[in-house]
Amino acid sequence: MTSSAVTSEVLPRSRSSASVPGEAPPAYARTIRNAAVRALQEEVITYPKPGLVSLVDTGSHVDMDATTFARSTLALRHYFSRIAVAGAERAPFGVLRRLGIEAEIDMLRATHGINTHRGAIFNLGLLAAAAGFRAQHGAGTGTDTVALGAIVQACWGDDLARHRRDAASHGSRASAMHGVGGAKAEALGGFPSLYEVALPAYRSVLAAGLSANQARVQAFFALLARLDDTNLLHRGGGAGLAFAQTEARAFLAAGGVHVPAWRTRAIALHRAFCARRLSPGGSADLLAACLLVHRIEG
Ligand SMILES: CC(C)(COP(=O)(O)OP(=O)(O)OC[C@H]1O[C@@H](n2cnc3c(N)ncnc32)[C@H](O[C@H]2O[C@H](COP(=O)(O)OP(=O)(O)OP(=O)(O)O)[C@@H](O)[C@H]2O)[C@@H]1O)[C@@H](O)C(=O)NCCC(=O)NCCS
Ligand SMILES: Nc1ncnc2[nH]cnc12
Repeated sequence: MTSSAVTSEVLPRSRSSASVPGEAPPAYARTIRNAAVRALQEEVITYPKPGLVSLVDTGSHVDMDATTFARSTLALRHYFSRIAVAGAERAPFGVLRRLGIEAEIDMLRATHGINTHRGAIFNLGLLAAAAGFRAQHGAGTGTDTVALGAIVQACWGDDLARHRRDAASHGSRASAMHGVGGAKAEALGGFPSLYEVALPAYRSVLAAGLSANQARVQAFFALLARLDDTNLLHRGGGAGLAFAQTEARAFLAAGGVHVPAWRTRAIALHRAFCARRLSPGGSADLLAACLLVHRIEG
């Protein structure tokens, strides 16, 4: 994880009705905040997640552990209620972007410069904004059953399409070099990997009566098998992404978490990813996003 100096420019805090110091956010924003925090916490404790940090070990990372993620998640809690209120107020993307940049500063301050959740700030932030919009405008307009991903597209899709990422970022460079869309494309598409892949996998394992961890592991492998994860491309190039996707597909084809040997197989893959320094951080974020959406959409 590259250390990045905390941005020296201290942005004046965005002010929406929920971010006035001392004022508690409205109940819907607290619900969304709690769901997002819980989703990030559950992602970290999920194990085995090939290459990634959990309570067991630090995966392919030497500069962060579960405590780093706990500090980062705590630092982001007010961001999620603020961006939920911004979504309820149908704020333009520029306001969401500013809240996201402020959240990145809070994250870096809490992690001493480690990039734990930059992608999650973006992915879960947009979904939290959509959840805020639905909470305030859903009833009566029929949008209280519309998928959060579709609300992201409808409310902020045009501006998101024009959103200029940092060309020097790992994700931008990986996207350009390998011709993949990355996090921005996933959001622009209404989070297809979440709705078409992760959520069905997660819900089917829960419906089978297996454990919550097994449901999260299955959803994670389903994402790993399909996602163009720019973290994998950044660290392992095309070969790294192909290895990860091939192994994930083989795990699922062998029965995934439904067979007794699932844990042994998943731990062996975790070790193989660590040996290659592969870290599918994008799949981890979308697992958290899946957990958020499941909690909000039911
Ligand atoms: C649009 C942004 C997400 C910026 O995206 P960009 O493409 O410019 O690239 P990155 O800054 O690299 O961020 C992309 C992160 O998104 C996650 N991700 C990767 N692939 C996908 C995908 N297909 N779909 C969804 N999400 C994806 C992933 O984030 C997680 O991994 C990061 C940790 O990775 P790691 O490799 O361990 O750490 P590094 O430091 O990168 O490398 P090492 O040195 O350790 O090897 C961590 O961020 C996780 O969250 C990608 O990293 C958006 O950030 C942006 O434009 N922000 C500006 C503010 C803004 O507009 N905010 C909007 C608020 S609503
Ligand atoms: N558990 C995790 N380990 C490493 N990178 C991550 N990015 C998001 N979640 C992560």
